[in-house]
Amino acid sequence: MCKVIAVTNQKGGVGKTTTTVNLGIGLAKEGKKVLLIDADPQGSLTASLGYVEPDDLGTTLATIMLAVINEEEIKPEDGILHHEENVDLLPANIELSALEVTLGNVMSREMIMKDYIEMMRERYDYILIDCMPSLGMMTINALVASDAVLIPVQAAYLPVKGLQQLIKTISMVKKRLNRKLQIMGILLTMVDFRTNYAKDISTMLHVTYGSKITIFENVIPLSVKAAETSAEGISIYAHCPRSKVSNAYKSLTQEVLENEK
Ligand SMILES: Nc1ncnc2c1ncn2[C@@H]1O[C@H](COP(=O)(O)OP(=O)(O)OP(=O)(O)O)[C@@H](O)[C@H]1O
Repeated sequence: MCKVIAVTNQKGGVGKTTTTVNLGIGLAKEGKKVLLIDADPQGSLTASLGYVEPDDLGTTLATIMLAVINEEEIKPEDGILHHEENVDLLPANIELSALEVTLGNVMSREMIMKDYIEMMRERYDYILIDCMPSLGMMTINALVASDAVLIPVQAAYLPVKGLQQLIKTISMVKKRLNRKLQIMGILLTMVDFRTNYAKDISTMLHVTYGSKITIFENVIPLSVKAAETSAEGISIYAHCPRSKVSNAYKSLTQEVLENEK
């Protein structure tokens, strides 16, 4: 059965895209069929997988969602790009910003992405949605279309504090629009193991949320190797297979698979 995971946090630069790429490719390496959806008009996921000019792409998430709105026929293979590391990608570009504005006047505007994803479920084991850094209509669409939410949070005071608003939005979506939505877990990213600060932040996270929400045992270390992969268009496993950050994403993949059992 397919599991749809929204990788989301309204704060920018916390590791959403890096996690989507490396968890997605990690799952593909374990034999799973994986689709990654770029739901951010910045197109960072698209660029991170080697499509460096997202604005030149013909069919993207925006095209697909517009087709859903206009009740035009969509085929499951429309817009899908195949990455060399065995994941599929539905890309995004700046057109998604205009689409988000259009959504404001559309009936059942929270359900548009869900319509598309329901059609794709039978082809994949996992669909990961890389959300944009906001809690606007595009993120709401992703939450409505998903079974679970993975929340990457940078190991620093303000990002951890900012989780309150996100958790409130997720519970609102769960209550009103998608009863089956679960928080899969909070993932600490960019952890600088050399500092006590990182330990303090981890403690704060566990004290504040640990009794209610799963916090992944694995954390992602701060590493320039992770930052380099975005420019290479490949995963951390291909770029630097023996690095700590590669091992961390491998262990996170195992933890995600274990949690399914
Ligand atoms: N573990 C890490 N160590 C160091 N740098 C990292 C790490 N993970 C990601 N980065 C870098 O930090 C920046 C932000 O990461 P990323 O793009 O994954 O975050 P994001 O939450 O998707 O951002 P946005 O909100 O803009 O979409 C990028 O330059 C990325 O390469």
